[in-house]
Amino acid sequence: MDMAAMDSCGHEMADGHVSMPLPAEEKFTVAVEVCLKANSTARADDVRQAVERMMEKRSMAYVDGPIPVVLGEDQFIDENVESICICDTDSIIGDNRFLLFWQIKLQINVYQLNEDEPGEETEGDEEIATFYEWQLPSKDFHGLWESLVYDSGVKQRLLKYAASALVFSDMGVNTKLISWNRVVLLHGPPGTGKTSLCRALAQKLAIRFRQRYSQAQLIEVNAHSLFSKWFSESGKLVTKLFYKIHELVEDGESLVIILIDEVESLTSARQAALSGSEPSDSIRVVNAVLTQLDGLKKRPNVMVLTTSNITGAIDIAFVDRADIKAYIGPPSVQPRYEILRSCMAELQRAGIIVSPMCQG
Ligand SMILES: Nc1ncnc2c1ncn2[C@@H]1O[C@H](COP(=O)(O)OP(=O)(O)OP(=O)(O)O)[C@@H](O)[C@H]1O
Repeated sequence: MDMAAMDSCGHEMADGHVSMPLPAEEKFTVAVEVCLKANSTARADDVRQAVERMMEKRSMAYVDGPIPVVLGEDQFIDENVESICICDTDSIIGDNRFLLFWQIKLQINVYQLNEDEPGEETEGDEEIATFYEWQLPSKDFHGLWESLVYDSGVKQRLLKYAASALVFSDMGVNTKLISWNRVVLLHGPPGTGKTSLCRALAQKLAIRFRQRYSQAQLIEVNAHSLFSKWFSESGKLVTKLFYKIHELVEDGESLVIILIDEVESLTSARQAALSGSEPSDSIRVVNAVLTQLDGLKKRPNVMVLTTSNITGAIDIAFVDRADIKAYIGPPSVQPRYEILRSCMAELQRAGIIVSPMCQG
């Protein structure tokens, strides 16, 4: 190792990079997520204090990932805590750096997973579900955020935007001066994880805003169910769906995240309809969706996440309403390697494949 490349505090990483701690005078907020056991009835404040004490005692360098809970170290934690995870430090410190315990301020988020199956609301004689409803944080989305690998910063930027938008609206920032619709549009080719990313983001927001919102729900709209076989009925179905959403949003202590997958089917370009190639019922649907979204804008506890594979087909008025339009493309070489590596690690964990290093 080239010692000349390091100062007295330098550390060499496994890949040979020299990693330097950040200047000592800077304090960074580090998110720590603490998942409670399903049977725990401990108060979040008590858990927060116990975890803080434990982390202070350990005086460690902070990098993303789970912190092992050592049995016998703290009985209260043993009894109540399922897992502890440090999150998103890479967005603070970038590559090849780490945070030391005196440089950080912990933001400990305590949560318990909801184990219920999603509820559903049906419509019409054929009983097609118009939306599915999950109570967040849900066990169905546990670990989803961590499993998604993208080129640097995509997930962090989305999370920062969504969190800022919720804080701005909660603090009553004047929307005439700073206009936020709290609408996100993820677009890109099929299969690049857009739907998964939206669900994972909803779960993250529910965890991060646990202290502000005691409840959180994800409403996943089934766009196709909103098209009626009866001409002119579709616009009414959209209005009916949003009426139910408005009822949920009424409770100011509840965070409501709406996911509309394949949003182009609900907000198809009106230009095409006007040119005669689309029936006019679709114009009613687009108008109804836009009107309802504008109605939700007044509510600080709502966020709308949408995805699309064909951005060109979306009505421009909807695209304008999206504060963030993020392109989610196929992963580059590094994320591809990481995805394959995590798949192999999982197969190894399950005992389906065995590493040659472990064979006799
Ligand atoms: N970058 C990624 N990292 C890890 N897993 C990924 C990634 N992209 C896609 N996947 C996996 O691929 C599968 C398909 O993802 P998903 O359905 O969310 O994609 P999508 O873009 O919404 O697709 P579609 O547009 O066809 O609905 C999921 O199991 C997801 O976990």
